[in-house]
Amino acid sequence: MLPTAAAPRGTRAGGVHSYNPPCGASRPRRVGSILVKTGTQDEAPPAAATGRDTVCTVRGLVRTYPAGSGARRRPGLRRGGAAADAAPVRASDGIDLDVRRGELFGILGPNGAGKTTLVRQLTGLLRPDAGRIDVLGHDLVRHPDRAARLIGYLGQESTALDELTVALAAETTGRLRGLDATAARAARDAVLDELELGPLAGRPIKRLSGGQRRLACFAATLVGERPVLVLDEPTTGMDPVARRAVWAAVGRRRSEHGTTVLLVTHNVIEAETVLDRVAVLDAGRVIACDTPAGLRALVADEVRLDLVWRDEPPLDLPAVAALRPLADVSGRRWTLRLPHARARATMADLTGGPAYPWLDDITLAAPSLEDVYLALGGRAKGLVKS
Ligand SMILES: Nc1ncnc2c1ncn2[C@@H]1O[C@H](COP(=O)(O)OP(=O)(O)OP(=O)(O)O)[C@@H](O)[C@H]1O
Repeated sequence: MLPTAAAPRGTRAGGVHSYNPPCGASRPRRVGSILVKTGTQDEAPPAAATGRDTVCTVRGLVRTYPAGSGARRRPGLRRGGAAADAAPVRASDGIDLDVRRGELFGILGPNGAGKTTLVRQLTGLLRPDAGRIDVLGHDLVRHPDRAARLIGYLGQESTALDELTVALAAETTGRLRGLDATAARAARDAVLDELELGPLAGRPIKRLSGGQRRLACFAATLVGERPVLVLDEPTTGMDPVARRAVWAAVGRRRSEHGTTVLLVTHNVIEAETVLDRVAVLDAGRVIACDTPAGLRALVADEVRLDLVWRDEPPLDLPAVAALRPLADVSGRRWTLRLPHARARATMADLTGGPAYPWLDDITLAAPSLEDVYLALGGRAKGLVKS
């Protein structure tokens, strides 16, 4: 079976460029040959003067971890991965963001891009070295204690709740957020019901599977409604049913309460599916910010051609040898990013010529946010795809 996807139509793009825009300004800019759009708020005013529709404003955020301050992480290493810790790490390198009321706003980037560092500053858990954070009119750099009243935060790790049962974790969160006992129990029951967690209500969180634990912690985050939710990879480890339950719950809060959601992810498929806008982070900098469709339009004159060889590719065939220098090779898979006409011609050559029997699969696909990330100069390979 040789699946193909419709090739995208669009505008001029291509090449490798790096860029650090204010995520909120909208005037298109030309970066090399790429015309970059960054949202729709022309010339966003400074934090103190942002309009009522801006819920969260970040300006010039800088955070450097000093040398020897902890487990330094490189792309591909999870937290705690051992690596040399000899140099300081500038994990936020002058970040500007504007997030609007009711938006589902994504922060996308590979491992080590600085996503968690950014949201820990937004939630008052980590102090920036410089810069401003304004959430609903509150200066969270001066008053980090106010973040808990404004933001429901689901971090990557859930150790604080691990000893509690699912029900008690939800109820305790409600109490900590100021609900009285009756209201906390009612909110607990409603959210466990909504996420179909009833059967697990009496189980300690630490005895659940990874996906169940994530869903239980997400449930606790929802109790005692907060106007802003910050969710750091909420669906990691979840099966499709649980993922759908999470997105349905998020959608209900947005439509019923106008909740604003910041989602950290390195899952490009999820980003393209659920987000209104996305800031692409690389090495502590925002390298692009727009709607997923707007970002994909930056590379719309290219398509991705994926070839999977049955065995060793037949490099003695001139058509195959010519492609080799252009390919990103991962095992038996070659990924090529080509202009439309060249991609179509290559496809015809390969499927109609002597290379065909060597091919296991050939796919022509519209560019994804991963292609945008690479085209904009993203240095790490391997934004997660599913
Ligand atoms: N406590 C720490 N001490 C020193 N360096 C750190 C610390 N925490 C993170 N870093 C470094 O800061 C950079 C950004 O890390 P961060 O955890 O914010 O990235 P991330 O985008 O959330 O990555 P992931 O997708 O793996 O969660 C990385 O280079 C990392 O090694």
